[in-house]
Amino acid sequence: MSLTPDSAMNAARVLTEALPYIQRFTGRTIVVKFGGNAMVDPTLHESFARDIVLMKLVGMNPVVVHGGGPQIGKLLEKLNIESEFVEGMRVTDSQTMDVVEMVLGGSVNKEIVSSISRNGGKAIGVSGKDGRLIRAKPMKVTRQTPGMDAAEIIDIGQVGEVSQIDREILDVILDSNFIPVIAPVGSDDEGNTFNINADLVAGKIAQVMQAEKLMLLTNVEGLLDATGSVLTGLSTEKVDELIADGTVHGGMLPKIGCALDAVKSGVASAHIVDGRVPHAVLLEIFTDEGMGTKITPRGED
Ligand SMILES: Nc1ncnc2c1ncn2[C@@H]1O[C@H](COP(=O)(O)OP(=O)(O)O)[C@@H](O)[C@H]1O
Ligand SMILES: CC(=O)N[C@@H](CCC(=O)OP(=O)(O)O)C(=O)O
Repeated sequence: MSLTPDSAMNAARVLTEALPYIQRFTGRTIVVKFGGNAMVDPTLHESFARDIVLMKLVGMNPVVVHGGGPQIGKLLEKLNIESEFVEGMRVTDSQTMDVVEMVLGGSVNKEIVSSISRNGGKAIGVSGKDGRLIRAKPMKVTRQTPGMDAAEIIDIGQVGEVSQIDREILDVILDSNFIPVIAPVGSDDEGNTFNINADLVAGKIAQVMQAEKLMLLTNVEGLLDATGSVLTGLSTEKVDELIADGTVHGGMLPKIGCALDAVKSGVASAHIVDGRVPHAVLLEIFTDEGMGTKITPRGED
């Protein structure tokens, strides 16, 4: 079997288009958050692992942070433990925390490590507790009830926010040429364990590593405007406007929040990418068109 002239031209175009990006991003850190629906689809899981291996082979430093909300939900259901979300965060009592830690640090983390290995890469899975990578503190969630003066503080249990990232363990892993795969669980000095939203962890890691890119894979085409069209090439100012006028809401709020923080703190660009598209990571990095929504300080495409 050989290529037809048309498909040969197309393949050559794609390969040559990738060259400047390979040159530009060699040696750079790219933080990719893998989560949501993409993780439960075996085909997408495999294409994601191949993309990460290819990035590493051409000289980039991919750092994977994963979620696992659907997998946690499944096990909680099996165990007959009810789960509730407040402002996009899973209310986490100590019994739920045990399940979260078991699923994120156990099966989900190891599945990603092994699919990277199956595709020829070398990965090491860590939770935020390893090497004191993620220091956490309780997240405070407040709710303003109409007619009430003071906002009400809601107790969401062992949900954490990142207070500090200690990059030492990441440097050790990257210096040894392995791909780090990070589960979003953190701890504090007293040894308390915290369940942290994976987007928040990815954003903080990208900041601390001064990454070239933060890529948040999700289940929509990108950040959508009020008419449902994908917004590309957004500036941090434009994103602030979209939040203020309510175009961005729900689960997209924390995602956009940490993408903005990352870009304002020196990460060159943050991307909201459709994880339902096979090889979305490669398409974003290696093509002129890119994928989804790109956020930069000045909003260039
Ligand atoms: N302006 C917007 N553009 C795109 N998605 C939005 C927007 N506002 C709210 N959303 C919602 O945010 C969701 C993505 O967040 P979330 O469900 O937390 O994703 P994930 O599970 O991948 O972390 C989308 O499925 C969509 O319902
Ligand atoms: C506090 C909180 O809500 N933590 C999340 C952690 C996993 C996660 O973020 O998973 P996705 O990215 O797949 O949604 C949870 O318990 O579901």
